[in-house]
Amino acid sequence: MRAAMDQLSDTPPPFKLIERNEFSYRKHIKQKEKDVNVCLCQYDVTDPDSACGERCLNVLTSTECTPGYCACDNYCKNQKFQKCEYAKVRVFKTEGRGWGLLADENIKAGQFVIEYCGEIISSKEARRRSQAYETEGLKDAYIFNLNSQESIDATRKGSLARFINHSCQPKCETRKWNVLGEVRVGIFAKQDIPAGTELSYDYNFEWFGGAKIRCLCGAPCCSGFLGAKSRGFQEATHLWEDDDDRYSVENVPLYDSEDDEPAKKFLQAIVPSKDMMITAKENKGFLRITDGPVSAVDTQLVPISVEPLSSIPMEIDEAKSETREDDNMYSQNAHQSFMRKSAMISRIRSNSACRNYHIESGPLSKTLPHYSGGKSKSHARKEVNARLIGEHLASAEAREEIYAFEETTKQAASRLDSLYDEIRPAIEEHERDTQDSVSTSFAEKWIEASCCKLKAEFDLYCAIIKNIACTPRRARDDISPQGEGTTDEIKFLENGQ
Ligand SMILES: C[S@@+](CC[C@H](N)C(=O)[O-])C[C@H]1O[C@@H](n2cnc3c(N)ncnc32)[C@H](O)[C@@H]1O
Repeated sequence: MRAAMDQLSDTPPPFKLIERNEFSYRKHIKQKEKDVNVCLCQYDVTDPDSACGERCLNVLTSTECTPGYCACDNYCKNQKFQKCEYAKVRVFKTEGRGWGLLADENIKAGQFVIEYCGEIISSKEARRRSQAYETEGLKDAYIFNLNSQESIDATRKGSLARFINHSCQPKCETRKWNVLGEVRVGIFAKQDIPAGTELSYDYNFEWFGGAKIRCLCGAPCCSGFLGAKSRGFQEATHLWEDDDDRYSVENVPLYDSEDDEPAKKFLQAIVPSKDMMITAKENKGFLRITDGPVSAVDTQLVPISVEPLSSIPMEIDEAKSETREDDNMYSQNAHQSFMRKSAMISRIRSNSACRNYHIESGPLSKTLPHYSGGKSKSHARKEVNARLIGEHLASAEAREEIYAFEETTKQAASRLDSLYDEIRPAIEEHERDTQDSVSTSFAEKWIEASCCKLKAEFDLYCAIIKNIACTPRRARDDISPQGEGTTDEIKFLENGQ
């Protein structure tokens, strides 16, 4: 029924387009001078990044510079929320998932795409409204949990970010920024996004949905429901069921294996029909607001134009672990550990004040490499067998050096593991309870231990490379039997490369 009705309508249900959060139950915070964070950037004409680029202290702490308090003045690049520096996007019609949002230009990894704007309401009011909307029969939910006390409701008033659908394998992620004393939510690209691609983020931690909704994102790793890990989901007690695929149990496809994944079906479903496209020029004021719950219209109105869309690139995970013969010389547990820790750091990053520290290198990076051919590969983290390499070196001193660094690396890894065990209860509690209860001190400990591990690994690899380059090999007969094998390390040593 819902799907059929969606097909008949060529504009989304009315809402008021806003580019600033609206505060109905409390006043907007007025930033006091003592609370202004002043960065140390000085604009240097030869280095555009000097004006509050990635190295800016405020950027590093997810805080926008306050106009009048930044030495870079008009050159300051760290006022993206305040200046609404959005990427070009447009609304389009999906089949089965209502309306969605497309990139209307190429978007770079890390780029600010758009702010999730709406009405700032208390959590209590969010619960009340969520039930009221459901009673009204509104099935699309637009309430975003800002923290344990407040939510953003984009149901009646919101930015175009309200059209971004959920995906379990999303192109974007949400980040909270401190802007002039208020917390604001931005949608940021997790990877390069070509024009024409549907934008998506993972609703899991911010979802305030009412009924349980079947997820139709089509990702191989799909969790089955929208926001399955969120508080709203835990509280939801029912599945909406009618003729809409999303709410109907019978229509939910079941997959026995990864081969049954709905990639092809999803591709068909996602491509909107020719006459269902809406173009939003410059991502501003694209919709006519009709008589609805909110009557005042203060947005710029532009005509809705209809455009054909030949194809929408979409993300299909073709990642299959590439198993090579020589893979067994590396630790196979490392991949699991990598995924577990990546999820961990991802949560800390997205839910605590420290979420935007850029810990991207090494085993903790949650971003899989992106290849120009558009395919992401699933990479098992490979650990070098230092002991085996040491066995092949003639110098006892070289061997000892490598073994010492290997020991330090093990200790750093074990410290990180025990920290993980220490943090896990807090995370589990956090998932059941509020969105922002992971303390900064936990996050800091985690970051520190991660850095120690990275440094230990770096030192170990340096020692290995140095000793391989400068130390003669041992005669084959001197090498203990367990040191023998056909691993890459041995080939590497034998070829003297
Ligand atoms: C914030 S709105 C997104 C825009 C919405 N599609 C629309 O038409 O306005 C969230 C709603 O979109 C739908 N939705 C988003 N992602 C979905 C998905 N992966 N599978 C099924 N429905 C989805 C659900 O109805 C959800 O309540």
